[in-house]
Amino acid sequence: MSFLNKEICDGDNPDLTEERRTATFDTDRMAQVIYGSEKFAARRRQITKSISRIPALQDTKPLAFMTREEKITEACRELDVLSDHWEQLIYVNDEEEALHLHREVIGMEGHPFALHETMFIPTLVSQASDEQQEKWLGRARKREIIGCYAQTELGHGSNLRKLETTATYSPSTQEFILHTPTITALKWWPGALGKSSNYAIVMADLVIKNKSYGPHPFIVQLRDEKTHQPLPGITVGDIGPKMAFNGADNGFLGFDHFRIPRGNLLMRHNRVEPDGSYLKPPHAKIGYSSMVKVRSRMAMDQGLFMAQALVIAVRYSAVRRQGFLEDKSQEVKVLDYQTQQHRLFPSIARVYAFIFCGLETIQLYEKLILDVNKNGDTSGMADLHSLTSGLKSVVTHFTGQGIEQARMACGGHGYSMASYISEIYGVAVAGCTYEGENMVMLLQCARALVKAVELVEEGHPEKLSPMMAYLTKPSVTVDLTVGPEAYVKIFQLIAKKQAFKATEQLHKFMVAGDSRDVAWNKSAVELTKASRLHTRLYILKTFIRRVESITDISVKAALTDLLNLHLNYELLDVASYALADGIMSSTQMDFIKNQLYSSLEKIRPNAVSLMDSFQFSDLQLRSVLGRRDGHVYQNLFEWAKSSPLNQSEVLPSVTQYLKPMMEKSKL
Ligand SMILES: CCCCCCCCCC/C=C\CCCCCCCC(=O)SCCNC(=O)CCNC(=O)[C@H](O)C(C)(C)COP(=O)(O)OP(=O)(O)OC[C@H]1O[C@@H](n2cnc3c(N)ncnc32)[C@H](O)[C@@H]1OP(=O)(O)O
Ligand SMILES: Cc1cc2nc3c(=O)[nH]c(=O)nc-3n(C[C@H](O)[C@H](O)[C@H](O)COP(=O)(O)OP(=O)(O)OC[C@H]3O[C@@H](n4cnc5c(N)ncnc54)[C@H](O)[C@@H]3O)c2cc1C
Repeated sequence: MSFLNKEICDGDNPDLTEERRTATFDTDRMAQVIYGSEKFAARRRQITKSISRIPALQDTKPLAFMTREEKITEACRELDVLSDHWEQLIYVNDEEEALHLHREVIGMEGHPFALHETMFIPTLVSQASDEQQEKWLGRARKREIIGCYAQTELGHGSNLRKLETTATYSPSTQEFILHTPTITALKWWPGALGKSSNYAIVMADLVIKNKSYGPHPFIVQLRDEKTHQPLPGITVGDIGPKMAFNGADNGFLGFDHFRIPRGNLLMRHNRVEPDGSYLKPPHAKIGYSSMVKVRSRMAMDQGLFMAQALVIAVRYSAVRRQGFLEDKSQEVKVLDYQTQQHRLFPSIARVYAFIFCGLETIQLYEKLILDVNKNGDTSGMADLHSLTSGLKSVVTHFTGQGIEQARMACGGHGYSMASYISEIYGVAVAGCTYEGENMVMLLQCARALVKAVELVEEGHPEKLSPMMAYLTKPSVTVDLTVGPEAYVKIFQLIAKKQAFKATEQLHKFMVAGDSRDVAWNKSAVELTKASRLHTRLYILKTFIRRVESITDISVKAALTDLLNLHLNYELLDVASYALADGIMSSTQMDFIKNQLYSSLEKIRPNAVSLMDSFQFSDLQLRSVLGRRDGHVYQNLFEWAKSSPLNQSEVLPSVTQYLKPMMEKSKL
């Protein structure tokens, strides 16, 4: 079956048009699967269309040619235009629509509202009492104030229990006194803190009567609402340029005995009474919920980052012709090379897999917040914490790898800022660090795994959560030809073996006399391996579940090819564990390799449409190389001509230095 996809093909590069004609599914239908519903996929298209009708939002000067100050100014200009059209463009307070709007118009390099939407408002929703929400949430949603999330300090990010900023309660004035006692206590890194925000959620150690209660969230006004000047007692500024994400003003912040009213401690779950008595929350880590919120989004957001890089690389690979295969009269599209397919298609599969996980974890977080806020039920917190800790680490790692391969797949042009892939890479890999450094978070996931293994060893398998149930599965011989379930069984065995081995190692060191912390550190590499396998198993199972639920036959068939590629690629990638433990034979390995190669061939005709289905506009992609029309050479030449260096034939640097130098050399 062949579809001419709905987008207009006329005028596009004929090689791309040919790819779109031969696709076996409809990209609008695929978009419904990617974005979770027909309604949201349609809304995205509608929003994109509405944006294209606002002249002030069309791309002006390419971001690559802008200074940092120009990028920040441009993002603010766009936000101002958006603000004027907000209610016509999206349903107010619809988070997904707001994110789409920002991604499309402002892109990924950061902007003053990035943390306002993703952490400031969510913290007010999850941590502020009804009364506090009344006071601040409405103002935040109407954008009367701009907020950020200030937690990390110069000296501490991973180890929250050692944050040094203090919030000391003064019963006589019913105030908290915020203070930065040392240079390492300066808040350092928070996005949009430096220059844009006038409010912040500040995580500080709550101190009452000389007793420390650990990090708690406070809402703090940083700047005068009229003049935007920092308030007395506050030192705030920008931390300087970064590897990417330079449209954002990540900042520093210090307090000099800065007083805030008692009512600025967010008090939905804990309270400090006027006399200083403390009511503790129903769960010790409830104050960490905003981090869980962002982590629960990361599989989706990282999947979309990698998708952008792959749209660019796949379209380009269908247009770029170099070398010959059978027909010596015409060079082939580089996408026809097996190595190119092997470089790109497993990442396409991962993009889909990650996004399906993201759809699930975003919903899990929403449910958790309802359970906690409405019913005080915190029982889901531990599972979501361990799941999202593992997932953010695995997904960001593979996303970085996938984007870098996409860059290389574009040859020399991939290295140019015209491809925009380096910026996507720089922004995406920040995710390996923010919201918890990946190793640290893998070790959080390992805590849950070790606990589960210990339950099995102690004879209490009935206490395992559903995600851990595979730890009780007995070893079996598996026939891989029966389909996805066989792959799951092998993966389960591999993950189970590693979880038991790592736990055994931990116990061995403890029995030999090490404390649990020291034994943990001596086993940490093995523990992180167990966490990765556990998480990859979850990703694999989610992918299978999602594909099974699809009703559109042609979409399902295309995704089944992608799923088969994923299953074989993943199993091959962890084969060393399976071979070492005798879980798989070398004959099975050969079978997997052959299946993998044949999946590449099956996916080839659909590659461009699998990526077109993300329906990123050229405005959002910001890539000269990856534009929908595929006229890469003309577009590249125009872009290069617009470089500031090409606005004059002879640069001042030549007149001032090179010419005199050459003249001197002649003497
Ligand atoms: C990103 C979304 C935006 C999308 C927009 C897209 C548009 C694109 C343009 C923008 C692009 C990017 C946007 C950038 C956004 C950047 C945001 C970045 C923001 C930040 O980075 S904020 C700072 C984040 N910081 C961290 O994550 C710190 C990491 N550290 C920790 O979380 C903790 O210290 C810890 C490692 C979890 C340890 O905590 P602690 O020492 O207190 O606890 P223990 O290890 O002793 O464990 C005790 C016990 O508690 C359990 N536990 C820990 N945390 C939780 C939890 N959250 N929930 C439930 N349970 C928890 C732990 O498991 C232990 O249990 P056990 O005893 O084993 O039973
Ligand atoms: C782009 C970007 C945006 C950010 N935005 C914000 C924001 O809005 N608000 C905010 O508060 N913060 C923000 N941050 C800060 C970020 O959350 C922290 O940098 C992150 O949590 C990592 O902490 P760290 O810098 O202390 O790393 P470190 O912990 O110092 O990591 C250094 C090394 O030590 C290792 N390590 C540390 N502890 C352990 C351990 N227990 N076991 C094993 N290894 C360990 C790590 O694995 C790593 O290899 C942002 C950071 C970036 C890059």
